Amino acid sequence: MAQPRCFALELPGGGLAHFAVGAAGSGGADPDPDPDPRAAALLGPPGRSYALLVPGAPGADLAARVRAARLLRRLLPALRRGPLGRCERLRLLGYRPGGGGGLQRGLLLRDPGAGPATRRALLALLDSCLEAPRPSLGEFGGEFGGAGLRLWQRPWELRGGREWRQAEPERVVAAPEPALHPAVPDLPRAAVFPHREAARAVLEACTPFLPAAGAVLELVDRCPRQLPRGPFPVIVVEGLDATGKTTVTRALADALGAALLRSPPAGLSPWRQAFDEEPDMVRRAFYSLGNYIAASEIAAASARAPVVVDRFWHSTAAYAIATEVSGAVQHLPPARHPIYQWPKDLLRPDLVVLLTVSPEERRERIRGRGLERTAEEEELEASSTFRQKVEACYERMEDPGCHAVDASPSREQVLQAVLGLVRDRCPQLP
Ligand SMILES: Nc1ncnc2c1ncn2[C@@H]1O[C@H](COP(=O)(O)OP(=O)(O)O)[C@@H](O)[C@H]1O
Ligand SMILES: Nc1ccn([C@H]2C[C@H](O)[C@@H](COP(=O)(O)OP(=O)(O)O)O2)c(=O)n1
Repeated sequence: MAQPRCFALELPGGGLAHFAVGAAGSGGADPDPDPDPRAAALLGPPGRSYALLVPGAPGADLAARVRAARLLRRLLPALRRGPLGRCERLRLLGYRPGGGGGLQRGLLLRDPGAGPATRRALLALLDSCLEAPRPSLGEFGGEFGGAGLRLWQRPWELRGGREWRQAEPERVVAAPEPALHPAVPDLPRAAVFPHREAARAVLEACTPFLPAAGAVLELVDRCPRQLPRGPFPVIVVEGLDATGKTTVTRALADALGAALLRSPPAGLSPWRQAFDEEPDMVRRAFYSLGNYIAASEIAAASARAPVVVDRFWHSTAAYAIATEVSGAVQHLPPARHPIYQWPKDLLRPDLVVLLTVSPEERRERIRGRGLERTAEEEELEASSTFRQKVEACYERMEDPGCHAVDASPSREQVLQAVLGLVRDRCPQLP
C-alpha cells in the first residue's frame, strides 16, 4: 500500500485539520479511522470538494520552485471567476509524513452544489496549464455505509495526453497532527532566508522573466559582505502597520540627532510594487535582500551618528512565517525555534523596539491616516488570526529580541518611553 499522502486543511475559523489519502481500504475490520470530523464536514457531501495543488520541487531546483510558486499565483484570478468563483476556497497543503517529497501548496475548493460546471471549469483550468509543473486535481466524495459516511478522493488524470479520466478512489482517513507545521521545514528555502546567498539565489532564478530581479541583484552585489559598522548605536523600530513606526522613528531620530533609515531602503522603491505582485517566495527574497542593502547604509551611517531604522529583518521574518504557516498561533514554530534567529551575515542592531497598540487603537489610527491600504494591510485588518501570528512571531524573535513598548499613549509619551529604553540599552550613546 503506497504511503498515504497527508494534508493540512486551514479551517474557516483559523484552525487546522489534518487528514490522509491512501489506497482504498482492504475491507474487513476498518484499519483506517475516519478523518477529523471538521475536515470530513468540508470534504464530504452534500456539495462537492476538490483539491487543487501545485507540487513543490524538492531539493535545490530553485527555478522549478519559483515556477511552481508563480503558477499557483497565476491560477488565483481564474479561481475567482465563473462557477469557481462560487466555491469556498480554503488553504490546503499536501505533504509526506516526516517531510521529504516537497510540499504541495494549493486550495480546497468547496462547491455548494454538485453539478458538473465546477468540475468542467477546473479541468479547463488544468488544460490551460501547458508548462510543467501542472497542478494536480483530486475530487472528494462519500458513501454512507454500515460504518457511517466513508470519504474517498479520486484523482483526475490526463490519459494519453488528451482525455481526463478519474483514477480509482482512495480512502480519506485520519492523520495525526505532526509535531511541527508541515510548512516549517521548508521555511529557510521558501520565505525566511538564513543568509544573503539563499535570498539572492531566488532572485537569480527570476531574472529570465522579471527584469526588476536583475536591477535588485545589481544593487545588492555592490554592497560589501563584510560591513565595518561604526561606534554609534543602531536602533530598529518594528510593529504592525499603523502602530506609529513612522511617527516614532522621525521623532527619535530628531531627539538623538540620528540618521533615519528604513528597510526596504528608498533605493528599492521603484521595484517594490513589482515584487509585491510576485508569489511570497520571490517577495520575501526581495525584502530579505532589501535588508542587506539597508545594512550597508546603516553600517556607513553608524560611523557618523546613531542610526534609527524603520523596519528591518524582524518584519521580513515575522510576516513571512505568519503567511507561510497556515492555521492559528498555536501552529507557529515554538519559541526558541531556529527560524526566529537573526541571520549570522546580517548587521545586528543594538536595540529593537516593538510598538504595540490594541486592535481598536490601530483601526482608529488607520482611519485617521486615511491612506490607501495595501492588500496585506487589508488582510491584517480582516484577519485577527494573521495579526496575532505576526505579533507572536515578533515576540519570539531572538538575538536580538524585540523590546515591546505600548504605543497607545500620546506621541510625546511614547517617545519618552522609547528614549528611556534607548538610554538603558545603548550606554554608548553620547
Ligand atoms: N501616539 C499616537 N497617538 C495617536 N495617533 C498616533 C500616534 N502615533 C502615530 N499616530 C497616528 O497614527 C497613524 C499611523 O502612524 P504611523 O506613524 O504612520 O504608523 P506606521 O508607520 O507604523 O504605519 C498616523 O496618522 C499617525 O499620525
Ligand atoms: N524589512 C521589511 C519591511 C517590510 N516588509 C514587508 C512586511 C509586510 O509584508 C510589508 C509591510 O510593509 P508596509 O509598507 O505595509 O509597512 P508600513 O507601511 O511601514 O507599516 O512589507 C518586509 O518583509 N521586510
